[in-house]
Amino acid sequence: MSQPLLPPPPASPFPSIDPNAAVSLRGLMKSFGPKVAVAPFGLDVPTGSFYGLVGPNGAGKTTTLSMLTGLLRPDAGTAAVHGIDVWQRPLEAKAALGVLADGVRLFDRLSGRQLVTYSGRLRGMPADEVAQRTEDLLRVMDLTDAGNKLVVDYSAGMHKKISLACAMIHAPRVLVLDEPFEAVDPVSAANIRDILNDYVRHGGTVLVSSHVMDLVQRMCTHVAVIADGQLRAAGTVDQVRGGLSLEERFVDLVGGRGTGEGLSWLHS
Ligand SMILES: Nc1ncnc2c1ncn2[C@@H]1O[C@H](COP(=O)(O)OP(=O)(O)OP(=O)(O)O)[C@@H](O)[C@H]1O
Repeated sequence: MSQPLLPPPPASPFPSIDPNAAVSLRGLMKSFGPKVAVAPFGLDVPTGSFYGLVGPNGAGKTTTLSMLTGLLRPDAGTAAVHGIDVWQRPLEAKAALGVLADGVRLFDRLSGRQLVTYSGRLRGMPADEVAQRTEDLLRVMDLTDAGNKLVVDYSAGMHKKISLACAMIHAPRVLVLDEPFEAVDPVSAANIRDILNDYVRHGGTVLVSSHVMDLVQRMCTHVAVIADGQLRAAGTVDQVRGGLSLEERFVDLVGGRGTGEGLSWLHS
């Protein structure tokens, strides 16, 4: 007589990391005092995807990306890049990552050219290769003429673009970009989009946070929506938007539209 089948073990909400995913998050969480900034969730970013992370102000996007990139230690959970645990094998994981962080200060007493060069040399690249790539990056970011200007004197958009150049100089396998288009002019934004699309076409993976739904809908293959530190939806852009525009779906998922009662005192 055959043995009765045991019932399957309860499915863990956070199975082990997916080594084939470019980014695998498992149960990553962070609180600041009583405030749960990011509640535990799991997410896999497929290799070769252009993945958008969207959510309202204070949703937990920057906190999530900071834990993924080794800038902020999680209270619990795991983040892996191409199967490499970011917190257990940080050097290997960071070699695979290019990061544009939000609100992190640059060495802004360097010129733009020096800063990009410094980023490349810090990654252990040979000087001649760094020099060549620095000029290429300055050109596509439309910063060649400003290359010798100190970063402290850059505008917000120039600041963003030089940070992006620093994130790309070592040709990482995964780019994690927090609000890369914020304050960037439309021509530069279109150039950056072309570069990122090309990068993805050649096997790179981009994980990008943005508030601009239209941009995410046009640019990304996948999207995750977070609100109040919780994952509300994730999948391909078409799956998540389910026939609506991404903006309509986003409002459905996160709520928070005003009641229609305005600031009557503002009307003269
Ligand atoms: N260092 C900190 N100390 C205390 N609270 C923090 C800290 N960093 C973030 N928070 C809180 O955690 C929550 C998530 O913040 P986070 O910056 O991750 O949001 P976000 O989605 O990136 O927002 P935005 O779109 O406005 O940039 C917010 O409530 C924020 O106030």
